[in-house]
Formats: sequence, structure tokens, C-alpha cells
Amino acid sequence: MEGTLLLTPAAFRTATLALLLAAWIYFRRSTAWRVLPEGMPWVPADLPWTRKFQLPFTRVRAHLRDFQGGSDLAYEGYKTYNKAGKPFVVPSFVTWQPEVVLPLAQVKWLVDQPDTVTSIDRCLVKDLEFLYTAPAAWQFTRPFHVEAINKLRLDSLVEDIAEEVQAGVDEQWGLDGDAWTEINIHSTMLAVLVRITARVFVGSPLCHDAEFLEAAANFISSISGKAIIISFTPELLRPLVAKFITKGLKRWNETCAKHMVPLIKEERLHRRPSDQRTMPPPKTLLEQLSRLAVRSTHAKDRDPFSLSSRLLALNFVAVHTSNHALENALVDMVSPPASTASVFAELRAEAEEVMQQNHGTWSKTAIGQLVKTDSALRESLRLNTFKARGVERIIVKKGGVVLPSGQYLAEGTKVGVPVLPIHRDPELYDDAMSYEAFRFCTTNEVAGGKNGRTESPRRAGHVELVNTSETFLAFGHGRHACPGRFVAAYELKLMVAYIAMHYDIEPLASRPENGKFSDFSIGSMHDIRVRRRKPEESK
Ligand code: HEM
Repeated sequence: MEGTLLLTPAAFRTATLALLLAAWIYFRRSTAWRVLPEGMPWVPADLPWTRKFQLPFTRVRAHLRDFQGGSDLAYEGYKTYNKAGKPFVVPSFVTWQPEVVLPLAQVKWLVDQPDTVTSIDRCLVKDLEFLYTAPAAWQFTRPFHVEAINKLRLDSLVEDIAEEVQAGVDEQWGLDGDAWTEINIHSTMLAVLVRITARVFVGSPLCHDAEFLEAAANFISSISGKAIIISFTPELLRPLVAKFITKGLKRWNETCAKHMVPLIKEERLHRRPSDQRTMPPPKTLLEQLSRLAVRSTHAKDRDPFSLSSRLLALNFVAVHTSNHALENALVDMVSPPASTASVFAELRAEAEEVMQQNHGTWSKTAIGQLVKTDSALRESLRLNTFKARGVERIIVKKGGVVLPSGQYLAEGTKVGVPVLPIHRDPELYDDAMSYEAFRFCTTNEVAGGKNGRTESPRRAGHVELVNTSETFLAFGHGRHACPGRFVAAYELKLMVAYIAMHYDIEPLASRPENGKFSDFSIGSMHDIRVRRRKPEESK
């Protein structure tokens, strides 16, 4: 037994060499800055970051600090520098690229920059290593997927979404009205959202195809982990490592393409741009994207396989963000203080009343009446964004730019905004750290207060989930604010309304902490106990 635990001298030498090599690779990666912003304070402050004099492994240690608590670094910099109107720089364990974090006063400047100065695409492609994880998704000359999402006619999708919500939640949470069942919010809600999103993206019957759904779910669950491994790999070795570790992603992409490409071809083959005037409006994102592709003169934009890959990459963007929001919203609604104030019961009453007023049918108008649900979702997103920093861009202007505060940022610098510290700033939100589900409603009890309104701090009124501002950045802000937030709002409100009407959730004794990694929140991953309400309890 002892012999099996001890290493032979040769094995020891090999292990030591491997460890040294790994340490060297790590050191090289962490010190190979692409662009070093100068003339700005760095956080963490207790590590000597200055460029001229560096202790060995200073930057490596800083990266590790980001790994342990990227959100804490964002708070530290926000308090020390941003509140005084100054930008600061933080490391990133995930992308290895330091980021300049701008103060609130410069959010407007950032979101007003044209794409020739700052690029969101460069950030997205880098953060998810899309060139390796979903290369075909980025073979296009125009990012018309954003236009396609903006053109979705949501009113025509309401019934479809409601149908999938009902079928999906029933399947995942069960129909047992006698016993409490323990379920994992993350995995069950992910399954439902994959299904709903598929209905919006590709329509029926493909959204019910088991092979398609499984491949899409696998792709969604694996892409971030693979992106991180690729990002950790030295650039020279990336193509090799990526080829090896992205085999699964490629296979799932091809499986989804097997189903989507014929639909894309069908949509495009029979349609010329001139036909589109006489055709019924497109319903799914696949139809919308295909029609926009017909209008493009570039072959790359019209390639059915890249269109299907783009849909799959968007599927990831749509499902992960929505799942994080929903998970947090449900946990917040049943944790103190909300559980003691019975927020969930109020949301149930609202959903039942709206259903009654609308004769049991969901529509755009009915969804608009879910004001408390809308506010509860927004409040949860305020407190729990999936990243502490956001509105991230890469400077692409040749020769760089000068910030309003006078500092110079070279081309290639990554820049962002301290989203979570802004959302939790007591000078911007009353009682900023506490979850007040109905903070954004028009009702008398919440009228007044700051609630993140910068222009008119004391103006009361319902602020909708989809409204973005310099102080509510969960969906970004400005020209690149999330185009999918309207779809997400419909899906999330219908999900919460259905759950509240048909299920009891056992209140939690305390609000479970969200898992964290760098400045990411990975959700609460929490198990909760649910019970189907009996027909006589549900109106
Ligand atoms: C609660 C759910 C969601 C949240 C919290 C969310 C959040 C965000 C954020 C923070 C950004 C970056 C904005 C910026 O940097 O200014 C973004 C961009 C984007 N989101 Fe969402 N998102 C959600 C749902 C969706 C859905 C359902 C879709 C698709 C239907 C979608 C598609 C996109 C796209 C395509 C972009 C890039 C926009 C561009 O390049 O201009 N998102 N989202």
C-alpha cells in the first residue's frame, strides 16, 4: 500500500518538471499583457502593480485575487476611485486582460461611442472564445442577428411561450399535489428555458425534437468551461488544444445544424427579397434571420450552416442569462425578508387577478399588467447581475482614445463599468442592499425614493424591467443594450406567473449565497422544495 503512494525518483522528476512547466506557462500568460493602461490606479491596491518595479509573480498574484473575488475588487475600486470620479484598472483571471473600470459619470460617454471606437463584438468573441468554440457563428460581415431579434413580433409569440412554460414546468417540477418534492432550480429551469427559447428561435415541431434539444442543452452547458480552458492556453497552443477540447461542441453544433439547415434553406430557397413584401411576417428567429440573410450580398452572411451556428450561439446567450435571472428571482422571492412579507403570495394574487381579467388567456396586454412581477424580477436583477462589471468594450480606434477624465487608452484596451457596485450604491437606491420586490411599482407604498433614477431622482412611477439607464445596467445600456431583453421579460414573467399560480415553494430560512468566480456570479445552484397546488387551490 505504502509503495503505491510514494513516487519513484523518475516519476518525481517528471512531476516536478510538469509542475515547473505549468507554473512557467501560467507566469507567461499572466504577464503577457496585450495593453497596459498607464497613469491609472490599479486594484488590488496592496499588490505593487506599477510597471517599472514589480516583484516576481505580482501580476500572477493579482490574477489569483480576481479569481477569489473579482466582485470585491470591483467594490474596492468603486469606493476608492470611481466615487471620486476616477477610473481604475483590475486584473482578470478569466481573460488575462486587465480592464479599465470607468466611474458612473463616464457611463454615458462609453455607451455613446460608435463601433468604430469601441467594440462589443470583440469582447463577446474573446470572452467566449467564439473563434474556437463556435467559429462558424462569427463568419458574417454584418451582425444582423441583433436586427433579427429586434424585429421579432413578440405579441404573436405569447401563446407559444405560455404553452411551453406550462408543459416545461409541469414536466420538470411534477404534478404531485400531496408531497413536497426537492428540485434543483438551476437544472430544472435551464431545461424549461431551453425549450421555450427553442420555440421562439426555431418554432414547432423542431422545439420538441429530443435530439435537437439535447444537443442544444449540451452545447449551452459546455461552452463557457471550454472557453476558459482555451483562454488559459498559451496562444501558440490554442488551435491544437481547442481542436481537442471542442470536439463535443462541434458535434452538438452539427447535430443542431442537421435540423436547422433544412429549415433555413426552405425559408431562403423559395424567397427572394422582393417576395418578402407579400409573405406573412416571420414568426421565429430562424425565419427572421433567414429573411435578413436573403437581403445580404455577402456569401458569408447567407451560408445556412453559419446561420444555424449563429442561432445556437445566440441560444447560449439567451438561455444562460435568463436562467441566472430566474434562479435568483425565485430564490429572492422565497427568502427573508421577502418570504416574511409574503412576496410570493402577492405575485400569485396578481397573476390570478390578471388571468381572471383576461379570461384565462395570456396576451401582450395581460403580460403588461403583471406590474409587481415585473418589479420583482427587476429588483432581483439589480441585486444579482451575472457579472459585477459590464458594458465591456475593446477600444478599436487606431491611435486610441482619451477619456473625459483625461487619461489615454490605447487601441486594444478593455474597458467596462462597475455594474454591481452602481446597483448597490446607497446614494443611488434607497436601502440599496435590501431586496424590495416592489421597489419599481407605481403603488403608493413605493412611490418616491431614488431607485436608480439619475435624471429625476425623486420622480415616482413604474420603471419597467426592460428600461435601461446609467444606474440600471443589468441589460447594458445605449446602442448595444441587450436586444433580447423584451423576449426575456415575456418569458420570465410568464414563468413566474405560472409557478406562482400552480406551485407552492417552501420558504427558505435565509438567502443562500450565490457562487462566485472572478467577477461572475454562477447563481445559487440551490435545491428548493416545491409542491403542486391542488386544482381547488389554483383559481
Ligand atoms: C434576463 C436575461 C438577459 C440578460 C440579463 C441579458 C444581459 C445582456 C447584457 C448585459 C448584454 C451586454 C450589453 C452591453 O454590453 O451593453 C447583452 C447583450 C446581448 N444580449 Fe442579452 N441578456 C438577456 C437575455 C437575452 C436574450 C433572451 C437574448 C436573445 C434572444 C439576448 C441576446 C443578446 C445579444 C444578441 C446581445 C449583444 C448585443 C449587441 O451586440 O449589440 N439576451 N445581454
